[in-house]
Amino acid sequence: MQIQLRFPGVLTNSPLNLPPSPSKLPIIGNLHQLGTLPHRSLQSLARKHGPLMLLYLGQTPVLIVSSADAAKEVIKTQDFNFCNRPRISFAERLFCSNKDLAFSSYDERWKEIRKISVLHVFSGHRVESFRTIREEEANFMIGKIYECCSSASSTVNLSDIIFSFTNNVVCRVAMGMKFGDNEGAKKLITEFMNLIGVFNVADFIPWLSMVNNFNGLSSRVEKNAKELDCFLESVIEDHIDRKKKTKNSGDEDFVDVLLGMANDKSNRVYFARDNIKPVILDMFIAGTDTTATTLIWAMTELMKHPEIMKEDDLGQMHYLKMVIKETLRLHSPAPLFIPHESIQDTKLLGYDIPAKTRVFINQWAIANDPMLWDELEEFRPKRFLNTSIDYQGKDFKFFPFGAGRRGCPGILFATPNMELPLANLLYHFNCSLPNGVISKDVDVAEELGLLLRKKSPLLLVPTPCGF
Ligand code: HEM
Repeated sequence: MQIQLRFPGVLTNSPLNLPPSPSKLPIIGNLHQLGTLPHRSLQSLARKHGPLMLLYLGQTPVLIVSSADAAKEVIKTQDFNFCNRPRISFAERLFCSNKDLAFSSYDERWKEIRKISVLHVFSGHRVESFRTIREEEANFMIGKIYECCSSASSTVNLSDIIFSFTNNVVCRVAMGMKFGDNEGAKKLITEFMNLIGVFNVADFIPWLSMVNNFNGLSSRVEKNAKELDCFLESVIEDHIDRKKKTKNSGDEDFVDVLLGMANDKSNRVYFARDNIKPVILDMFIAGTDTTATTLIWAMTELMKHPEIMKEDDLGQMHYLKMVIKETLRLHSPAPLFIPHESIQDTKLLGYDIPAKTRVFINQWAIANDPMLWDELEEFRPKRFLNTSIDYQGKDFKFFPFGAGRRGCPGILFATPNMELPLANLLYHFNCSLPNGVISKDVDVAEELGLLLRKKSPLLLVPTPCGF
């Protein structure tokens, strides 16, 4: 059945030419077709219905974009029209009414926060200033693995160790502290990240929102939002006190930088203390697991491909960069990005797209499109040799960090946080698989929550080699 939505303006009275839709069920629409790995289910559906599909997730129409041309149209040519974010209710509560960057709608306040963050928080200069923190944490990580090597059980849970590395770097850079023994703070942030990744049926079938009162989700969100607020308030207070005592110490973390911005009258939009907390939370949501997940997948693929491990060039930076690209192609941590939303009615590849349509960009499907890639299921870093394909958002067959107004601002921050620990791991250890597992049986099962993660932890037996 064709839905007879109509444009309010120009096309009044003419039925809309909407993108094709797979048939749907009452109430839930196409929700049942998402499965547990929506990026893969949506890729299969796109093969049948085309690069632009309109699905109904509950009562919400969602445009699914699955080709390089369509993606380019959405996040480059018509970027201005597709750079809004839809309302996501748990994020709204947890991010203090979406005063953050990642989930906030496109408005003057978002533009100002983005400008401030890009200039003062994510810039190359700032990223360089955190070099010592990265190096210390990489050394700490190597030391921890080394300790495990000399203990009775030589099997190491590399996933845990890598998560601690990225978490420590982000905590120090953002707030000037490590969680260390602060189990309370660690649990608080873990719960926050779990809640942001939870599938909330009320975002698609609003009249079912009361379900969250019975399954406990509403009270978990409420509790977490209040506790986060208290915790971050105390972090900000500590920073203010410290600043009074040690003026211009030089070692500024993000809270210091953002406090400096708060109440600066030259900002077009008032950037206040309330904006600091959600921007710091963005760092955890967007900056820790993305990087850790990529590193874990890179090591997983290398263990699965001993022939690559033996390559003489593997220790060279240009090869490592290709390993990271190939990992991001096969296992991009945000395969469907963060949802976008159209601002005005528009035409896309000949179809009518009404204002306020939610958009999922299936970047994973494009990076795994047989029309664009040879032997696409193979982990083959050398496919990037002598090509100009990069992940800076200029090439629409491979853009794991997005592009345009909503493209990832953390790309400069993420790059050394992947390269440095990976280079260190490969330099310091020869790794083998535990309990007789052979390379071809290395588990690559995926799990999609907020991010596309490796389902089981990566267990390895490291042997020191570079000391
Ligand atoms: C491997 C690492 C990473 C990948 C693959 C990645 C990828 C992405 C993607 C795909 C988006 C959404 C693009 C869109 O919706 O169009 C995004 C947004 C974002 N990322 Fe990253 N990211 C990574 C690391 C980081 C880091 C380290 C930070 C911060 C330190 C960060 C901060 C952000 C923020 C704040 C946004 C929201 C931007 C906005 O809506 O204006 N990301 N990232």
